[in-house]
Amino acid sequence: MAARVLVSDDLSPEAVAVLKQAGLEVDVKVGLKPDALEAIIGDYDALAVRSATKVTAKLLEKASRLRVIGRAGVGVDNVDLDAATRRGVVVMNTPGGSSVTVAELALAMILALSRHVPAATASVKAGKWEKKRFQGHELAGKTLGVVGIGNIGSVLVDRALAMKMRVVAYDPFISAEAAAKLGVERVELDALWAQADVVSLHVPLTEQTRNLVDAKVLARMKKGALLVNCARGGIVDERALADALASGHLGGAALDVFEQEPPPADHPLLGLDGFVATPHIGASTEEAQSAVAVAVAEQLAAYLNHGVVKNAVNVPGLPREIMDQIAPFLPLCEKLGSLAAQLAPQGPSEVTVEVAGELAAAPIRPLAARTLAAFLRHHLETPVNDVSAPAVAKERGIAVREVRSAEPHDYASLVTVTVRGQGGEAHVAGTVYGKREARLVRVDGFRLEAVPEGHVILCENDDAPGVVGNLGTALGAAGVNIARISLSRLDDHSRAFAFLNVDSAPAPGVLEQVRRLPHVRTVRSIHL
Ligand SMILES: NC(=O)C1=CN([C@@H]2O[C@H](COP(=O)(O)OP(=O)(O)OC[C@H]3O[C@@H](n4cnc5c(N)ncnc54)[C@H](O)[C@@H]3O)[C@@H](O)[C@H]2O)C=CC1
Ligand SMILES: O=C(O)C(=O)COP(=O)(O)O
Repeated sequence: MAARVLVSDDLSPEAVAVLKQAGLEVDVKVGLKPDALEAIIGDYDALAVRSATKVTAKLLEKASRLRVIGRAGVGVDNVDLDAATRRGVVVMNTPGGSSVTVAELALAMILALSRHVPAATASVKAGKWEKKRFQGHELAGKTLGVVGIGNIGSVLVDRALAMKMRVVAYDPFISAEAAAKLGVERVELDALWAQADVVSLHVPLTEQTRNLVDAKVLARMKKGALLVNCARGGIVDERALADALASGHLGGAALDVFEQEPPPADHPLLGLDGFVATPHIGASTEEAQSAVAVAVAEQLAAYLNHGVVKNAVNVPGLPREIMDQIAPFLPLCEKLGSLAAQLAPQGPSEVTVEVAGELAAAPIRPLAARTLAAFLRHHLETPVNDVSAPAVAKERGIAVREVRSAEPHDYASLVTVTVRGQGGEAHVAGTVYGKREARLVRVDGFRLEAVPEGHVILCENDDAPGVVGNLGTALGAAGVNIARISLSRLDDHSRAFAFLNVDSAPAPGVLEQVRRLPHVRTVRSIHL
């Protein structure tokens, strides 16, 4: 059955075409009330949104089939990321697609403010001719302070330099060299507020940036300075901004985004001269909307059809060539996680995934996540997948260690899973022959070569003659067909081990019979 995608915001129609082309079923239902969306979300594997749809924890609770949310745009503050991650839902955005468009709006705001374009337009339309009132300032030679020089901030820097402005920037996550390459001087925030004739904000809304521009900061800005926010409502304290504008300390302010959208009619900024506003249209050009819609559709299709994660904000993404490298090992990790769970001691407290040999050059995180998800599924009723597994393990106090070792051991690549718990440890290891043949090569101290699949009987016994014959006879008499058998013993011959792939699960009585056979120490039946 084709996966189903719900488009719940006003995306460019190109998105639908791309999704359908990829063989997906698409419904477009824009502007649904939360209740209506909650009522239908359970039918969909994927959700495509802009900023209008609020993807709350409550909505996600109803989204039993949902695997991925695609945001056609940048900011994902309308999505409850923690809730999505806990439920194993990948959240993707489309960085870069709208950068030029948003930077151009910021530049438009700066020009509009410095030359009073909106107020002068209103004045002319009112039949006035107020040349003196609308005398402005040149931008050339002035200092622009950019807070956040990521995708959008750096495009604005480029445009501002072309306007012959000097640009200073604050971004703690960009090196001084990278900033210098852009042609900006990296400064601390205090210096930025003090030096800038124009400040433009291009940071996400986070705990660190909420109310970043408050009354204190506004007071530190130069008299007559201009402030532009085309990033997110909540980064600027709007009441304090209204005071700074009304007092004449700021020369002008422009907002594309508000704490509450749309702002209430009695919002203190709306009646002020020198205030310019647009209704969150930063990304609203034909070019940007086409780019982000196509990007989100392609990303959703790549995930739903091939498991390829691109531009995810809550899980690490992998390029296709890396995905191709690790893909053959993911089913092995699933089997190792499942086997480790069935052999694990009570109260597991730590799961270690060690990758050795050629595979150690690839990222371990996705392999560890797959192992952990399979491990946790054996212990929990709630669904767990690769996305939610790390968060679920953390919630349950299970530490996860990822270890990389270049040592090839006896195999080109080897994945070893160790579980520690109250009652001791369990170790299992496996490899992949060619691109498809997963092999289990170690169970605790025993070396073997077994196919980790289907119904399995594990039998530990004394290293004595006749055990395997007895086992075969007992199982044969019970109608349990042995498909494959892999034998092993410890180097000191103190114990031996048999891994039997069988065509059906043995009844409990049959296992009990096997357990009573001479020299048999333990026997258990598992399913992989
Ligand atoms: N008005 C609109 O319609 C649109 C608004 N946006 C907003 O613009 C923001 C920026 O978008 P992009 O440039 O594409 O994102 P980006 O992730 O490329 O850049 C954000 C930059 O902010 C920096 N940063 C993060 N925390 C910071 C802090 N506390 N102080 C200083 N710098 C910090 C990061 O290091 C990064 O370089 C988005 O988060 C979104 O909220 C984006 C698109 C459209
Ligand atoms: O991409 C972003 O972060 C935006 O703010 C654009 O929002 P929108 O898609 O126009 O609702």
